[in-house]
Amino acid sequence: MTSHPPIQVTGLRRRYGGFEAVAGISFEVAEGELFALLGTNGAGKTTTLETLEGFQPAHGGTVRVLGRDPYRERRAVRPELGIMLQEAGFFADLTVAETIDHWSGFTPRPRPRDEALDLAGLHEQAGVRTRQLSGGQKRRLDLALALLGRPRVLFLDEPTTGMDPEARRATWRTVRDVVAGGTTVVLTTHYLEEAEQLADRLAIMHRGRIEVSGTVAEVVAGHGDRIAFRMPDRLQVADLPALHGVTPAITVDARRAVAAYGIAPGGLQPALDELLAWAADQEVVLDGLQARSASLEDVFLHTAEGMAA
Ligand SMILES: Nc1ncnc2c1ncn2[C@@H]1O[C@H](COP(=O)(O)OP(=O)(O)OP(=O)(O)O)[C@@H](O)[C@H]1O
Repeated sequence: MTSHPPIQVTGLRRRYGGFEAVAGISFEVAEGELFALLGTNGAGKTTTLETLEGFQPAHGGTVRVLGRDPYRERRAVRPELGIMLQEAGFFADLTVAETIDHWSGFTPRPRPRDEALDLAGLHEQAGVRTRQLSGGQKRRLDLALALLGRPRVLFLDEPTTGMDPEARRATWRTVRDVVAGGTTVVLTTHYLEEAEQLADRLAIMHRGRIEVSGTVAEVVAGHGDRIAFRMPDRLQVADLPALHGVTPAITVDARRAVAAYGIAPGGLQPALDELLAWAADQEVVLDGLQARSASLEDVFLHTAEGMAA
């Protein structure tokens, strides 16, 4: 047991030449917790992960994994880590079973082959060469290899990219089991549902900085509610009412214009009353009417758009 959190990042900075890819971020991950790093393309998620994995040194701030510097003390830290990179590098001519055996050769206390095949969901493909696996099956095998040594800390870089929905759900179950067993996980993903399903806490990065962090509930709290409907054919934007003083924003969804109102916390019901009264009065049908609380996607888009300027 360590007396400090297994992952501690304080003021981390990382440059590529003159470009600062990670610009001073801080977070901690507790034992048995899953922390998700979300963000726009190029936000710095993989760079952060690679620094935690000990592949790259920090250029500023400190990074500690299990109380050690993962770059300088890589030999001591590495046996405790499971790493799933964005791209797997298998030997194309080895079968799935041979690949597991090969990795077992240099993994301390490896899981038995059958257990690894279970984790990968690839029992039937044990004799198939890795080059013949589908993209999703390669990701599952890669996850099983990352878990082969029962790591205390697991890093997953976009683990379900390319998976069909069933494989994705199977992967989520595996990850949940691993977390329930006490493993600490840092995961990057572009699937917001994945973060909603798995993350105890998350951070949204943009241009090298953490813009928002907390539990999903904390992150969406304070972002208010949303009322939306398809723009009625015979109306112009100027014809739409203001609700509680808020005018609609127009977006395009499936080639139809959508009117959306961002409603302050607590204002959803009165704003909806106002809208329905207006629609009845105008004899307008509000196609696709939705009224809901902010989602992680709303916060994500707001973060990405709000910071883009
Ligand atoms: N080896 C490198 N040399 C130069 N620039 C790099 C290098 N690796 C990453 N970068 C740049 O650093 C920034 C952060 O990249 P990073 O891969 O960490 O982002 P990311 O959040 O993981 O993105 P994505 O979601 O697209 O995978 C990007 O602008 C990228 O082009």
